[in-house]
Amino acid sequence: MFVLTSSQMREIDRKASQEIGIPEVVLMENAGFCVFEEIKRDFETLDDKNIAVFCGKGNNGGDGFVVARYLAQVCPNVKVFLFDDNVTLTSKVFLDILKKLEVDINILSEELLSSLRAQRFDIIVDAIFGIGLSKDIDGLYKKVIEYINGSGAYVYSVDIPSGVCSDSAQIKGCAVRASKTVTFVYPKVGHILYPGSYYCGKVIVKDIGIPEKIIKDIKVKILTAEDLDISKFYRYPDSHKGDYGKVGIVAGSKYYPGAAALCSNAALQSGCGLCYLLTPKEVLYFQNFRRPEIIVLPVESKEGIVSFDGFVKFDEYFAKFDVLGFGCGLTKNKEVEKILIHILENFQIPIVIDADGLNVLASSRDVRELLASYKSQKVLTPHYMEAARVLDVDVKDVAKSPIDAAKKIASEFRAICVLKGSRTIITDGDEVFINILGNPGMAKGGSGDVLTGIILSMIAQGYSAFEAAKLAVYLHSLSADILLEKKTMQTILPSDIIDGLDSTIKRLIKG
Ligand SMILES: NC(=O)C1=CN([C@@H]2O[C@H](COP(=O)(O)OP(=O)(O)OC[C@H]3O[C@@H](n4cnc5c(N)ncnc54)[C@H](O)[C@@H]3O)[C@@H](O)[C@H]2O)[C@@H](O)CC1
Ligand SMILES: [K+]
Repeated sequence: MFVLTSSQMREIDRKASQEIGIPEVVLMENAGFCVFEEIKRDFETLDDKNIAVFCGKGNNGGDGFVVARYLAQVCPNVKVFLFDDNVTLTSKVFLDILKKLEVDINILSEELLSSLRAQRFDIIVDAIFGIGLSKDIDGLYKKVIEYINGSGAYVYSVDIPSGVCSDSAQIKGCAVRASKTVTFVYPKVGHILYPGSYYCGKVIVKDIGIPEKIIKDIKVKILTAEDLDISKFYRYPDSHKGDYGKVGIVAGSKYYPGAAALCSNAALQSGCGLCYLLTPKEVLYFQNFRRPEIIVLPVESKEGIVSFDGFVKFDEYFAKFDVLGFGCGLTKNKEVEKILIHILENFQIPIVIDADGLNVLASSRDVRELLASYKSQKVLTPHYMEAARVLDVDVKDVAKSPIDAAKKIASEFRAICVLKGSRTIITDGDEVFINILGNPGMAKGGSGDVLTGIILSMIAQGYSAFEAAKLAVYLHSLSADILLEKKTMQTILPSDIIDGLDSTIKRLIKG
């Protein structure tokens, strides 16, 4: 499913009215009616309810007037509250109708708001701001939103909760906490990313009669099973391990032996034919967590961290690898930087860079330049903090516009960027997929190592870096969701996500 920004939505509306000739009033009528229908569906009867409709002066308020008109036909206790009766031309059409129908219309003031505190509304419709919210909310608007949030009513937000920025999902001063949000055409970024997503309640997407053919060039999508290519999951009866690819992984240190185990186990468990692990000798004691199928290439270390001299002894192996993973648990270190430079200068293998590989990338100009011109496929898997380091910005800036941050990383390094978070974003710098699966049980050290392992495995099995990233993010989070059927968010561990790949892949194949 597509996800829109406010400017795309405006362009769609413009085309619908100016190029196709569907008048704006028709779209507004349809939008308001869709919201009314949703309310009618939720309540057995409406005639015994006290209902308030709060309307802003833009077209979101206009939708609110339409909702109010339909509600007033089935309920005697509908009150409309306006901030300003100097509304847009389209909205005015519907405000005038309400006036002629003698619906109870009130202009909001501090005094009126105080008197409202003594009343009780069962249902509130929030039609204050939609995609036109342009600055932080303050003054009477803020007080009204706080009133709505404390009212105890069932709250419907029209298009988006007032206060949520539809493009960034950030809260502009304050926002309505909706029970349900009814939006139009496709969801907006503000419904999908956090914190906006918290404020929406259940999101209902309604068709308001905009012809599908004018909805073009939308580059942001919610990642669904339909976006995944599982054709390579089929195994031919006469196949052998070489058909499923060889993964090479440079990971682990005395300090983080588990990162190497999780990454390699995940690669193996998601289907690659062979998995080689280059790791410091000191990590080998960590047998318990390591599947015996993993081929370990023990690297001479310097105090438990891979050494450059030890590493280059394995150069001949690199011709075997179909893909290389670099970074999980290596620690940030000069030797690690030297090794990454050596790899980028001497080999041409698809590469997945995570964790300490990204830290080295953030701090080394040489690595940045080499990676940007590296010809093979690349996947970078930063979390928000790593992305901030790579982009040399504050982590708050990444959180404010994660889609832009991910696209920037992808474009700068001509790579696939997997920006990990509660909504992981996958992009090649142009197309964007937002993953909405997964749960907070995944917020544990080691989850990222598992994801890297799955991406590696998918590339080894013949997927392009973009397809592999999409598949891996989906499988990783679906596995965590399936685990919740038997476990809790507290008890799910990254190693359970690896074990869970079994039922996850089965479910994905079954559809
Ligand atoms: N043709 C269309 O574009 C359609 C739009 N529809 C509705 O129209 C909405 C967009 O309408 P608008 O573009 O008029 O925008 P809004 O109705 O979201 O609000 C814009 C108005 O609010 C003011 N404003 C913005 N931020 C403010 C703040 N922090 N404090 C005080 N005032 C502030 C602006 O100056 C402007 O007057 C959509 O969200 C949707 O609900 C629907 O009727 C369907 C068709
Ligand atoms: K709204």
